[in-house]
Amino acid sequence: TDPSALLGNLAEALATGAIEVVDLTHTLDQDFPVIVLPPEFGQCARFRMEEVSAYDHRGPAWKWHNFTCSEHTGTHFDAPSHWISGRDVPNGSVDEIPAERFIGPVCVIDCSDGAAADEDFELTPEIIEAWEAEHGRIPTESWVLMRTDWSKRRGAAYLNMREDGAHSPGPTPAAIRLLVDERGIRGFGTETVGTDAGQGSHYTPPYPAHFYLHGAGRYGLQCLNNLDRLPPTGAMLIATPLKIKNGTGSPLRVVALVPGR
Ligand SMILES: O=C(O)C(=O)c1ccccc1S
Ligand SMILES: [Mn+2]
Repeated sequence: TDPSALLGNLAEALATGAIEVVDLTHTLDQDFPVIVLPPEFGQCARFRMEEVSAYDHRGPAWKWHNFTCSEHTGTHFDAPSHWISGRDVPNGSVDEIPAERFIGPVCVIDCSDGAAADEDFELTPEIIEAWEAEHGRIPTESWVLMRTDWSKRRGAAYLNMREDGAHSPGPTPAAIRLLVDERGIRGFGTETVGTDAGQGSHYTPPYPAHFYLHGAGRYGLQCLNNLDRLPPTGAMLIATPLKIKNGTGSPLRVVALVPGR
């Protein structure tokens, strides 16, 4: 088909609502939780914003702010250079990743019932294969999102910290190796504060999602929202990080193009 016609069809489908745009992003504000690491390590900055002017003596006709945050604050993108396993991956920082990698098909594995019953729920190869039995094999270069409805949690329940650290769902090492090594996914996304489970430091290797995804030059998305509005297959994900020089990640707006109901 003529590529110009394809783009014309997309424009028409967006205008008529035949294709919906679903926002998968949380609002960035100072209250949104950030990952808490063991106290001996550097910590993630929360989002902070200061007003520079507001149509006043500081700027009579304009309003603007300065803001500060981590590369890993809020709904954000993880680049391969974020992890030691990806330190030597070509095009490993957000400014070097080719732009065509930021738009692609997306599969959504619904683990919401499991996560509701067990805060340390694990995505396993068996769950992935059962999903494929119903929806078909996960295509190479797909994004795979683990739906847990964790984005509906508020306050302390989101990080869900206890005396031994965070308790939140995530993939086992075998699950992430199946997705990365066998299915060749583009990236893995979660609603939780990390692509790894809250207790991910206790796996071998520690933080297996970060280790295997980024070691293979693949990407992560964290703190996603509204995954319950996505179909298991058939949507397209648009996730374009800020072009930060040598950046290991970036807060970003993530949206999905979804066939209208
Ligand atoms: O990438 C992140 O935001 C994240 O989850 C993380 C960041 C730094 C250290 C460990 C982890 S587990
Ligand atoms: Mn991150």
